[in-house]
Amino acid sequence: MVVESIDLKNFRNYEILNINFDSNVNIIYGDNAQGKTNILESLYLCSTSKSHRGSKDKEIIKLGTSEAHIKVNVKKNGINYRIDMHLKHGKSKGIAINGIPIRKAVELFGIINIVLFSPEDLNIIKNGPSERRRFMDMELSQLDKIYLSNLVNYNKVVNQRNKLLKDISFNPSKESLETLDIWDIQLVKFGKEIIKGRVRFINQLNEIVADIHSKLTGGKEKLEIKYIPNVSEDNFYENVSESRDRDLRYKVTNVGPHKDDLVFYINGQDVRKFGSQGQQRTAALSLKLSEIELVKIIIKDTPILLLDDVLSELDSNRQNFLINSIGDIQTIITCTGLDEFINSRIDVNKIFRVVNGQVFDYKEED
Ligand SMILES: Nc1ncnc2c1ncn2[C@@H]1O[C@H](COP(=O)(O)OP(=O)(O)OP(=O)(O)O)[C@@H](O)[C@H]1O
Repeated sequence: MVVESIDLKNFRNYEILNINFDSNVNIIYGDNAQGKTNILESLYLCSTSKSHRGSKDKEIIKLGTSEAHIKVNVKKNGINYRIDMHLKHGKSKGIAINGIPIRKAVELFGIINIVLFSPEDLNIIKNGPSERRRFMDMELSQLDKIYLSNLVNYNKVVNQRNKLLKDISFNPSKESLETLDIWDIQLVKFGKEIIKGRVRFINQLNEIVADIHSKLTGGKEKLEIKYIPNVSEDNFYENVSESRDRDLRYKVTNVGPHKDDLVFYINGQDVRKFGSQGQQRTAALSLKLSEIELVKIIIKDTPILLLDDVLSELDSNRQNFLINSIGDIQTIITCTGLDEFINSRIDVNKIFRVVNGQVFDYKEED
């Protein structure tokens, strides 16, 4: 798939912007803090309704203004889609697909398929389990609408159940405990679907990631991803029942896929605990490259690849591998200098220069 254009109004440091992309390799370059990542963020927002930086709407709207607009035109499997997004202080997002407003932001998922690779992806390997759950959820939600719907319901149930656990601690009653029984059944119902989706996703990723990682490391390393569910599907209900006293004591839900984790093994060793920084970075790269392949298989089109300031972090072998993997995928690369491209390992189709919230087509004399 291809993003043809992005229009921004009062978005971050852009008062007004229209940018038309090439269907192959696009470079957005400029000094720090000029607005490169902001452009990628606007596209990510139209893909998932959320900022990849976890920013709130009020942080995204240009300072001193009250509303922001994004318009994105994409072409997927030969069909044109236009996404309009309207952000306003104190209001939820207004979103329209091809001019038709949608009621819930989740309806947006799956139209624009993006694989974003940024230096923060190292956190998936290095940081705590919530980063890995977020990774699974964001990727799966883009590819599987049923998973997304189960996830939304599951999260609601966990929140409601936690609220009830708190209420019971103030005011224990027979009715409240009966309501808790109902939430337990819902927790297990939606939770089992989450576990199934994650098992399937990690199995699919494993079929792809080992080969990519082996090629990236000249055959020296075998990467394997292991899904560590907090509870098995078969014992889910029993474990929730057994945990009830503990849940009431701590006033939170202790059992369920909201506590799952993943472990990345390189040659049988947990890379989070024993891997070098370089090995962790390579594992993150393998993961992203696998995602591209998985998206291709599932949507029968290519995703849009966003590389946010990552090339300079990779050694030349890994840079070459990444560049060779781009192939026919539309790619938007942000960077602070053009040297690595002028040294010309990569065919660049369009270059944009960003200066303080303004975008210029690159000319040689720049
Ligand atoms: N709501 C906002 N209103 C106005 N300007 C904003 C807003 N949010 C961020 N900015 C500005 O956007 C700029 C940062 O943009 P961005 O994150 O895209 O930088 P970048 O070019 O990718 O930089 P780097 O190379 O450092 O990552 C900063 O100048 C910041 O002050």
